Amino acid sequence: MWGFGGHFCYLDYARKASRDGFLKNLVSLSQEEPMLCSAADGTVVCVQSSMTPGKKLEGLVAATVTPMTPDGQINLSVIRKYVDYLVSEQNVKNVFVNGTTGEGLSLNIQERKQLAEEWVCQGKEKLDHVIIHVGALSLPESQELARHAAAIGASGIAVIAPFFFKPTNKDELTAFLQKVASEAPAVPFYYYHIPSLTGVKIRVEELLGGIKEQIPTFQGVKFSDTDLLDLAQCINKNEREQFAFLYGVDEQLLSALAIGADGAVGSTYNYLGQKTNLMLQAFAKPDLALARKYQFLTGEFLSFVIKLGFGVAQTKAVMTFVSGIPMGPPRLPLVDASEEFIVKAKAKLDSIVWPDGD
Ligand SMILES: CC(=O)N[C@H](C=O)[C@@H](O)[C@H](O)[C@H](O)CO
Ligand SMILES: CC(=O)C(=O)O
Repeated sequence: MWGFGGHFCYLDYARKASRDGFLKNLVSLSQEEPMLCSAADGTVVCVQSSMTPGKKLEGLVAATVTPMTPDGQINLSVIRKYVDYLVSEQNVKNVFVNGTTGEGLSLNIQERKQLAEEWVCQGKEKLDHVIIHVGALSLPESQELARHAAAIGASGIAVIAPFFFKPTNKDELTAFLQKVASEAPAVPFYYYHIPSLTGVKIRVEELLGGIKEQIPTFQGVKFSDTDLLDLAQCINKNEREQFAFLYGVDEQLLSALAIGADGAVGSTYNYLGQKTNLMLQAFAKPDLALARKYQFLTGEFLSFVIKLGFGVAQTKAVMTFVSGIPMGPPRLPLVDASEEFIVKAKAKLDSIVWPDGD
């Protein structure tokens, strides 16, 4: 039995042990303590949860980009800096890994696992929540990723609707989600609703009816759609406030807060987290005029870049120039942001005058 503390990264150890043929498999030993894992030879490896246990997910969650080297390999080496940057410069202590912004569906299983491990590992004692997106078109792959996320001590998993063969109704979607969630029976489960990309338009309000009976770990929704009536009805029916609703259309977060969203998951919180946190504070006060000012200013930047053509590649470029951490190119079919985009986006961001002169 080993205990790993301080700055030592247990997963580095586990990886080394795995390479040496010593540790074949990380499997969860206990549902209550998914961080207790056993090696293939039966030896117990003691790993600790990196995150604050039981803290309800609220506030801002950065949908992380996946750093890549110029030749297109995932670049784990900058994730430590990335965590420190989010915490100290953006005041963002939750991350959503391997989602849309993270190009999760363009990565292979091995890469997704390595990224999940690195985020959990580097987030230890720094982040509150590391949510791993484990959705995939293939159910067994999604299940494998869910088991892995549980074994490494992720604080939550999320699943997108399968988008090639699509579920056509609530029951089919629930069945798929249930098969994934049940592989990680001690890990909070979030449905990731993003109909603009999946084409699965089943209303979340409908999906939620009776969901807890089918999926006991169901904890909330990452709601990336502009249908605020659907979101409002979800919140209205969530009487016991058991679920967290995280909004995913950054340019209209304030509207979602007004109807009761608990927080937000988005790409812009990587580099506009601090400003958006000020918007949340103003909303809570409440100082709606100030909150609107922040929303209008972040919206001004977004509407400017959206006109230029804005997606994950451009988010990586913006994050690179704002944080100074090289995020690298995206993976095909996405292509790198143009120099022209970078120059214009930077000039626009620099030109914004935020309230209180900050
Ligand atoms: C489609 C997409 O990537 N949506 C992201 C999250 O759901 C958002 O964070 C957007 O990037 C953001 O709202 C800018 O449009
Ligand atoms: C934006 C978001 O939540 C994602 O990238 O998955």
